[in-house]
Amino acid sequence: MTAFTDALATARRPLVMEVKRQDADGRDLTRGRSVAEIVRGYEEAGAPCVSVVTGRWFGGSEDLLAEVAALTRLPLLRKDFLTSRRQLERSRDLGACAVLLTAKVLPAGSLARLTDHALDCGLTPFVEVADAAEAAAVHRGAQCVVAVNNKDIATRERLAGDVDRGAALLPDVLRTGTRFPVSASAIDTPARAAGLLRHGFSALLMGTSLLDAPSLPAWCTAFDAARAE
Ligand SMILES: O=P(O)(O)OC[C@@H](O)[C@@H](O)c1c[nH]c2ccccc12
Repeated sequence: MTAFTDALATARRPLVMEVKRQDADGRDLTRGRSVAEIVRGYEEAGAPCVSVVTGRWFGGSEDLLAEVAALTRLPLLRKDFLTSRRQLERSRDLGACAVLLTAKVLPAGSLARLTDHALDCGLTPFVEVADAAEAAAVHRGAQCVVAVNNKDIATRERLAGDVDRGAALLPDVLRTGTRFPVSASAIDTPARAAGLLRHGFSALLMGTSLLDAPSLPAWCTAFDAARAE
């Protein structure tokens, strides 16, 4: 267990809440809020962990990760298309405790080497898969968080995403040996989020719909109610 998986395992609301400046179409998601205000809102909502998108597609940067790390003690996931050992070390130095490894962009050998290196650095590999073949390539799954990406990065995540397609991959995700199967991206409503947990995911990663919510506390109340149904 690491700080990241510990926090997920004990969370009252197992939602990795994401700091993302804009969506893939360039639409501003901050609505004028500062990063500090967004992070405070996530802390108040009981986020066990925070994801920070550093990728340029989404208006991110390494500075954003450093800024969030200075604002909170919550375990941080760096979300970006990381491809080298140096980037993993840099992520750790900037304050991340988990790193995204995207099966679609990494040949199986690289995925395995980066998984090993992340674990050697004390980082939790957060491995994202989009189909059964990618799930089969996960290395040391028992020590990874394995997430199904409900959106298609081949289209730069511009399309709506298909949460049901992702949910159908849960058996493949569990076959990796992970104790933390996660559904990531395109989760729109509290009812949908509750349904994915009921389906068997242990946590969810959410950005856009939490950032778009007129009131995060109200969103969380609706989520709690949907889980209790
Ligand atoms: O905003 P959404 O639809 O809840 O999705 C969050 C997250 O999964 C998304 O930001 C993401 C998916 N894959 C990525 C790769 C890099 C950076 C970010 C991402």
